[in-house]
Amino acid sequence: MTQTVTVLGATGSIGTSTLDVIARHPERYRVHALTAQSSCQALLELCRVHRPEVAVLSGAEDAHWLTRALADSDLPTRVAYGETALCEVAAAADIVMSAIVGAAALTPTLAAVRAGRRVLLANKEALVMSGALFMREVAESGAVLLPIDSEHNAIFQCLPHHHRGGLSRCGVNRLLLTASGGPFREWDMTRLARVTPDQACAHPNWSMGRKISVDSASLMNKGLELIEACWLFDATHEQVEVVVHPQSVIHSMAAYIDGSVIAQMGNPDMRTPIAHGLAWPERIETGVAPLDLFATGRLDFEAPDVTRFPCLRLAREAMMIGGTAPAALNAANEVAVAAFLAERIPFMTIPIIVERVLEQLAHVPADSLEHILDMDRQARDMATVELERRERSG
Ligand SMILES: NC(=O)C1=CN([C@@H]2O[C@H](COP(=O)(O)OP(=O)(O)OC[C@H]3O[C@@H](n4cnc5c(N)ncnc54)[C@H](OP(=O)(O)O)[C@@H]3O)[C@@H](O)[C@H]2O)C=CC1
Ligand SMILES: CC(=O)[C@@H](O)[C@H](O)COP(=O)(O)O
Ligand SMILES: [Mn+2]
Repeated sequence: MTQTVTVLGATGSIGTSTLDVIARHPERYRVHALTAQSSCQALLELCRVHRPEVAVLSGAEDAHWLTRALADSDLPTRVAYGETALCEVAAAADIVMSAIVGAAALTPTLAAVRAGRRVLLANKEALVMSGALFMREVAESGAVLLPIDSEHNAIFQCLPHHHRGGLSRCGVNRLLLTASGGPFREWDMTRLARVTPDQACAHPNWSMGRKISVDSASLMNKGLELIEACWLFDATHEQVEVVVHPQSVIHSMAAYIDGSVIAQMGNPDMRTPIAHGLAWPERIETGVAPLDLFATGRLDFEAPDVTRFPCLRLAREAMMIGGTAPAALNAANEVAVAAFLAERIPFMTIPIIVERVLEQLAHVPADSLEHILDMDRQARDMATVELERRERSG
């Protein structure tokens, strides 16, 4: 039977890879809705190819432009805009790909969870912000949550099917979360102080959106992923070890109490975890080239350096503080990364702003969405104040 799919963040890197996989299997999947923030032209092109029932944009003006453009092309897609519309399309399809970047994904992803859908979680910021609440909602609604972030999808594949309820119940004592080390893995502090946004976005192995690319370069991506792994697999932060593996061929590993270490490998192409999430527990073809181990040649491993890359340490500390601290970490990081991409602050100021915000805010239990969103706002305001203070003082 054909399943309907909503792609939240359809115009992005994950969104377009998802649509590539879906288009290979028209007998299995039909697109219900595609969403974007403001990329109207790109969304129009996707509507021409994938013919969704609904297209959603953030603003009214963009939505009016798209409505006219679709009518001119004789396309029947209905257009809507705003967060309520995002939540409606998230709740309405059998499968929902959560691929909006940042905290904006939280509310629509929770709408998909509450509707009990199959939720393919590429976005990591939502789970970092709301971990306990998010996982409780998954358990209560019966939603099927499948991790798409490559490392978490790899770990999911390395664990037994029935791993819910804690790692120790399935004989696992450690998760080995691999990190490429990013484009600056071997750079010293002097060079790190002068990096440009384009250098930070030139990831050695993956082609991704600009925000996650900067996070990879600062190792904040690995910090967010550490928190993500704790919630997805019911692990303590001590059970998650970050291993730098520059080739990004091993996507992560699970270590068992009998000494076995199971790894998931493949070329760095997000269509593999996306297809795994779409078809699980079945497997479908993706167009990803077979892994050529002779071309890969070698697999290297090293420990992360938290002196040059303090974001990883800050994320671990936020997880240890608990409550709303990860939401504050995420919000401050989003503000700082946007400022770096706009060339308002140097790369190494990102962790300084995040640390200031984490230190100054009083963290409370993250037991309601209200508390989490309130902390998100407070941390953004504080990060903005810190940013402006630094700009004024030159
Ligand atoms: N790219 C990758 O390989 C991986 C990504 N992820 C995670 O997946 C998520 C998406 O990443 P990626 O695809 O790289 O990001 P992109 O920047 O490429 O795409 C982001 C998508 O979200 C939309 N969007 C942005 N802001 C908003 C908003 N405020 N409201 C509604 N829609 C919005 C964008 O629309 P518009 O085009 O209009 O701006 C676009 O469709 C991130 O959370 C990332 O961490 C995880 C693992 C791998
Ligand atoms: C593809 C993916 O999952 C990214 O999150 C990737 O992990 C980024 O690479 P880093 O290991 O450099 O953060
Ligand atoms: Mn990842």
